[in-house]
Order: sequence, then structure tokens, then C-alpha cells
Amino acid sequence: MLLQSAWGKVMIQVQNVSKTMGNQNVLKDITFTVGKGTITGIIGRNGAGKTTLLKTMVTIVDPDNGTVSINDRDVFADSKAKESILFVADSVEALKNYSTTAIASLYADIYPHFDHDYFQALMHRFEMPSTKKIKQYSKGRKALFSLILAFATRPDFVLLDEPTDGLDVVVKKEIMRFMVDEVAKGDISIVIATHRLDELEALADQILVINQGEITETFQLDHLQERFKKWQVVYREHMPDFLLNHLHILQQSGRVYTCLGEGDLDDLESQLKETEPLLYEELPLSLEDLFVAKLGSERIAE
Ligand SMILES: Nc1ncnc2c1ncn2[C@@H]1O[C@H](COP(=O)(O)OP(=O)(O)OP(=O)(O)O)[C@@H](O)[C@H]1O
Repeated sequence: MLLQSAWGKVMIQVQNVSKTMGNQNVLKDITFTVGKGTITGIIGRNGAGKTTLLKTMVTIVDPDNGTVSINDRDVFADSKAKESILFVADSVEALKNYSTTAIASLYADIYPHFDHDYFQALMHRFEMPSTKKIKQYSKGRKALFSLILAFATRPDFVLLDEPTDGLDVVVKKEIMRFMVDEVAKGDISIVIATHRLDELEALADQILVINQGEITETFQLDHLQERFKKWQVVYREHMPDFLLNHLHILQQSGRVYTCLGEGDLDDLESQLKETEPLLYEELPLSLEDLFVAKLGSERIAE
């Protein structure tokens, strides 16, 4: 049976994927879908299973159970199914002694849809100098070059493993902007694995939280406003206990509470009002709030 994605037609479908390595359950019954023209973030601590999950999606890792399909074609049974998906690890590192031109030619040989004109246009856009050996590039430039190569292969799906790890803020923003622009054109979908929430917050349509090989939360940003509300409330003395049990307290500073409601929001709102706070204000919701509320002390590593 097909799963329904929030975006209508299912594109990548990962269903009940499990993998044991050594004696460790690295992936436990993972199920999710990636829609067309979307960005999916997979967030989890070091060792949570992110890289193994991406590798499973491109058949580098064989799952013990479960299936991965692209447009209903099983990637393990049908080798053509995975032609539209590209996994970007730190691949250019292995090519550090080659020139930008040689690497572009190599990609053109490997990937039938490699678009030379687009490659040149992107090199120009990011003011990337051609170089005889890409090891002469800075770390940021190497990361950008990896992405330029990836998008020039004109894939439908790009899987990125920690794409901005160790890069400075300026390059990071440039890379994020690049990804948003690519997705905005409509057809491409990106999956980003990271341990940093700030990389995803402004970008992702869907976020999966992975913890010890298991997806523990799924957030679809379109639906957040229906599920959650955030308020700042000030009391003469303190918030009544019964409310404390119904709200996630994000922050408390004396008599000022910043809290998050989940579930029947109208009911929660009237309960809040009935307690007659001195001040009561709805605040804009951010993903960070949800992570604080849901993961508490088990926050994602900074
Ligand atoms: N080939 C392997 N054999 C045995 N265990 C492995 C193998 N590959 C990964 N693991 C283990 O599986 C777990 C998940 O690893 P994975 O690299 O997928 O995590 P990750 O979330 O990508 O972490 P990081 O953010 O550190 O890259 C880790 O505990 C790792 O030690």
C-alpha cells in the first residue's frame, strides 16, 4: 500500500527499513516519504544513524528489512530506479589532485544528464575560479564545488550529509540559499542530514528527528500552526499547577512564562484565559521551540 505524503504524489518512499551492524540496531523500522520539490531535514546526534539511512536510500547499505522506492520502483530490485538520486558525501576530497575541468568531465562520463552549461553557469555565479588541483580550494569552496557538481548532474533527488559542517557563516548562508533556489525551481527534492537544527529551520518542509536509529518525531512545517501555539503569559504570582501539566514550558523567568500548547488549542487557550493572567500574548512559533519542548534536555548537539 502506498503511503500518502503531505505533498500528494509520493516520490521517495522509505518503508519499514531496519539495519543491524555488528550487534547494533543502527536503523529501526524507519518509514517516511519525500515529496517532489521539497526539502527534508534528518536531524539527530552523532551516531544516530543519519549517514546509514542516506546510504541505504542509494543502495550503498543493504537493509535487513524494508524497502526504498522511487516513484514506486524498488531501488534494490530495479537499478534504473536510483539513477535520479544523488548522494553527496565528501566526495571531492578523493579528487583533490584533479582540476575542476577534469572533474567536470569525469562527472559527465558517469552521469548521463550532466549539464556542462549549467556547471559553468554555477561556477560563474559563485565566482569559483577554475583550478588545476581542487586541493587549492578552501574548505568552503570545496563544499560549494561538491554541490555545484551535484546539481549539474540534474538529479531529481539530492541527499546531502552534513553539507555545511565546519564552514563559516557566510559560506553556510550561500550554500543554503543555493539549495533553496534549486528547490524553488520546482522539480528537485533535497534530503539533508545534519546534527544542527539551525541549518534546517529556515529551509525544511519536513523534519525527521532520528534518535538511536529510530524516527522519534516528524514535523511537517505546513501543519505546525494547526498542532501548536506559543504564548507568553505573565501571572501575578505563578502559573496554576493544572496548566503546567498541559503546557510545555519553554522558558520561565520569575512570573513570566513562555509556553507551548499542543493538541486542542482552542480549549487550551480558553483555559489560559480563565486563569486571568496579567498579560497574555501569542508569539510566533519556531522549530527551535518544538525541539526544546519535545526533546528537552536531550537537545540536538550544537
Ligand atoms: N559498518 C559499520 N559497522 C558497524 N557499526 C557501524 C557501521 N557503520 C556505522 N555503524 C554504527 O552505526 C551507528 C550510526 O552511524 P551513522 O554514521 O549512520 O550515524 P550518523 O547519525 O550519521 O552520525 P554522525 O553524525 O556522527 O555522522 C553508529 O553507532 C556507528 O558506530
